[in-house]
Amino acid sequence: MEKVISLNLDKVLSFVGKAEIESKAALAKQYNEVLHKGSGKGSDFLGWLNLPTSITSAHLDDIQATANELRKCEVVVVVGIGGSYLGAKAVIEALSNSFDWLQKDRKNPVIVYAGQNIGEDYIYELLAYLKGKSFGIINISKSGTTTEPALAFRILKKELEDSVGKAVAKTRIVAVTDAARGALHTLAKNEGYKMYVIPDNVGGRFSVLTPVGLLPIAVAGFDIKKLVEGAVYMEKNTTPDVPFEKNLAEQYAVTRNELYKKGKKIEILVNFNPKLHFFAEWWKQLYGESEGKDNKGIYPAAVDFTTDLHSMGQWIQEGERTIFETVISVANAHHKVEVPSDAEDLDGLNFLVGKRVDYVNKMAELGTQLAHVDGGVPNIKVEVPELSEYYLGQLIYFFEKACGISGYILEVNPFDQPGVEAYKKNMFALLNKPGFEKAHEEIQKRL
Ligand SMILES: O=P(O)(O)OC[C@H]1O[C@](O)(CO)[C@@H](O)[C@@H]1O
Repeated sequence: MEKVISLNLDKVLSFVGKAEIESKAALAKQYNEVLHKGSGKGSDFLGWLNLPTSITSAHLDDIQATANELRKCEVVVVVGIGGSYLGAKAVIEALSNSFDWLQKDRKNPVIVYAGQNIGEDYIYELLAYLKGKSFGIINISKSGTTTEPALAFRILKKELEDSVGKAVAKTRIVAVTDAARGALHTLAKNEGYKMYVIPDNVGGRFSVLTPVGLLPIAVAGFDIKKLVEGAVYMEKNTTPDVPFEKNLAEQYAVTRNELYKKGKKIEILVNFNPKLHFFAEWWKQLYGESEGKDNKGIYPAAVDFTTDLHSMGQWIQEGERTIFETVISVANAHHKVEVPSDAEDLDGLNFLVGKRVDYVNKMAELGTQLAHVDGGVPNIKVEVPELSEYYLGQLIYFFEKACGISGYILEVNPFDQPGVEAYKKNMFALLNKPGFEKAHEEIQKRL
C-alpha cells in the first residue's frame, strides 16, 4: 500500500470545472511561495511551516521520557483550550479504543481534559473522579494567561498538592508554554515544573506537532515518531516546487475558494468514523480562526455520519444550497465484524450475511455522496488509508498547509485571531478584573 493520503475532486467538477480549478493553480503556487518566503501577512507565525522536518529525534526522545514518567499515573489531566487542547484530543480520540475509559487491565493512563470550559459541574465531577487516584497534570497554555485553563489548573494543582504534597505534585506537573513570558512560565519556573516551550512563531491552532500535542499523545501511548514522520512526508510533498497536479494542499485551497466564490459559504467536514469527531473540532478551529475575519471566510462546520444523517441529513440534502462537503474517508477499518445470519430474518438483513460492517458503511458513504451531489452539494473527498499515527500526521500537515494558502487566496491574515478578544474583554469587565474598572462601569449600563 502506498503510504499517502489522497484528494479526490471528481464530485466537485459539476460545480466548479477542472479548467476553473487549474486556472487558479498559478495563484495557489504564488501564495505557497509567499508562505515559504515569509513575505505575506502574519509571517511572524510561520514556525509550523518547516516544523516537521526540523523536529529532532533527541527532542522526541525527551518528550517520550517525560511521557513515560507521567504514564506511571493512573490518570493524566490535560489542561488547555483551543489550539492547546484540540490537536491532542483529535489524535488521541482517533487512535484510541472507542470505549477506552471503560477498559480494565490498562496499559495506558486514562486521559481526561480540563480548562476547555468553565463548567462548574464538569470540574466538580472531574475532582470527584480524581479522588483517591494517582494523577498527573499537563498544563498547556501558550500565552499562559488564558482564563479557562488558568482557573482549572489552579483548582487541580491544589487538589494534587493536597493529596500527595507539594514535593511529589511538582514531579507530576508538566507545563507547556511560552519561552519567556506569561504567568504559566513564571509559575513553572518558581515551582520547578518540567517545562516545554511552544515556539513564539507557532500559533496555538498550528501547534499540535510541538509538545502541545506531542506530549499528551505520547502519554496516551501513541507513536509520536510516526506522527511526525507522516507530517514530514506531507511537508515535503506540498512545497511550491511540487507541481499543482500533485500538490494536495494547493488543490484543496483552490477548490474550496472557488466553491466559496460560487456562494458555497459553509464547508462541512464529514466523517464516517466516530473516532474522527474531534479531528473535525481541531479542523474547525484551524479554519475558523484562520479565515473568519474582515467579514469573510467559509464557515467550518462538521458532522459525524451516518449518525447525523438522521438529524442533519435533511438540511444537507434539501436546505439552503450554500454548503459543500469535505469527506474524510478512511479506507480500512482495523477490525473485522461480519453480519451474522438470523433464522427468522425479521429485520430483513439476511441479504447482508457475511458482509463486513465496514462494507455497509462504505455503501452508506457512497450513497450519501451521490445523493448530496444530486442535491447540489459539491463533495471533496480526502482519502486516508487507515487511522494511524502516520496518516494522521499527513492529514494534520495537509490541512495546515492548505489553510495557509487558502487564507492568502482569501486575502486575510490566516495567522491572527483578533476577534477572539471581544468576549474576553467583556468577561473581564463583567468580572471587574483589576485594570477593567472603567469597562466594568460601562458594561453595567448596558445590562
Ligand atoms: O494557549 P493559550 O494561550 O492558552 O490559548 C488558547 C487558545 O486561545 C486562543 O488564543 C483564543 O483565545 C486560541 O487562539 C488559542 O488556541
